[in-house]
Amino acid sequence: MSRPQLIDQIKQKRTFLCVGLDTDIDKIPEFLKSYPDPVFEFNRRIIDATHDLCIAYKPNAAFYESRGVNGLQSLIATYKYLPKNCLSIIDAKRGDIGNTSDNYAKAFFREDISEMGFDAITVTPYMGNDSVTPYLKYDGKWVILLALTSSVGSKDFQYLETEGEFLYEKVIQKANTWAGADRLMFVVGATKSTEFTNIRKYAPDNFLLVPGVGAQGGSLQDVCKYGMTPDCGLIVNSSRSIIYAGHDENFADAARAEALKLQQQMQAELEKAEII
Ligand SMILES: O=C(O)c1cc(=O)[nH]c(=O)n1[C@@H]1O[C@H](COP(=O)(O)O)[C@@H](O)[C@H]1O
Repeated sequence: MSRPQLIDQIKQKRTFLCVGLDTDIDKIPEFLKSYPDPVFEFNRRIIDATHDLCIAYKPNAAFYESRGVNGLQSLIATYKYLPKNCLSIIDAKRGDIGNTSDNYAKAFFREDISEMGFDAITVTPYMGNDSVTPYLKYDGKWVILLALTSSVGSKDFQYLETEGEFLYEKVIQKANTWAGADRLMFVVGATKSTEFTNIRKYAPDNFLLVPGVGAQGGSLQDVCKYGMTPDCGLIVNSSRSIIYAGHDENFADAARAEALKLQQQMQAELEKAEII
C-alpha cells in the first residue's frame, strides 16, 4: 500500500487504528479450541469484526513463531485473510547483516516464496545501513524502524547522548538519508507522547507507528496533540485491549466495541485537525 493510498484509507474510514494480532493460544476463548486452527479462527473473527474501523493489522511474529510449524500456518492463513484495503504489518523486529536481512525480507515480503507478502515490517536499527537496506529493495514495501520504544528499557540505549543528541534522534536522522517518507516509518511509543514534538523536528513527514495505547496506558489525545501532521502521520496500534476485550462466544463483538471507541476518538482528532 502506497503512502497516498494509506492517507486515502485514513480519510475514507475516519480512523488511523491498527489492530495488533498478538494472538496467544492460551488466551483465546475455549470454544475455539475445537477448530483445526484456533488461532486463525480467532483472528478471522477479529478481522471480520473490526476491518471497517481500522486501516492496519499488525500480527506480532513472536506469538506465531512460538508455536513452531502450527504457528507459521496460522500466520500464513491470517496474512492471506487480511483485507487488501488495510496495511499489513508484520511486527518481526528483524535486523542482521545484509545477506541474513535479505532472507528475513524474503520470508515476509516474497509471497511467491514464503506465501507471505506483508506491506511493512518492523526492523531494529542498531546494526546500521546494511541491515536495513535489504528490506528497502522491495518497491512498494515499508520499513518501520524502531526509534523510541514504549518499553521501560528504552532509557537504557535510546536516550544515550552522543554528540549532544539522543541515540534515537540520530537513528531517525540517519535512517531518513536511506529512504523517503514514502518508504520509511518509525516506531514511537505512545507512552513517550511528550517526545513527539521533538521527534517531529527530525521526522516531519514520516508516518509513526505508535504502540502503547490501551494496555500500556498511553494517551491517544496526547499522541495526536504532539504527533499529528497534515497527512495524519500516525498509525496507532492497540493489541490486548481490543482482541482480549471479551472471553466468551461474544469476544468479537467485545473487540469491535473497543475498536469502535478508539475509532470515534480518532475521528474526533481527525476532524479537530481538519484532515477530514
Ligand atoms: O514495534 C512494536 O510494535 C512495538 C514497539 C514498542 O515500542 N512497543 C510495543 O508495545 N510494540 C508492540 O506493540 C504491541 C503492543 O501491544 P498492546 O500493549 O497489547 O497494545 C505489541 O505487539 C508490542 O510488541
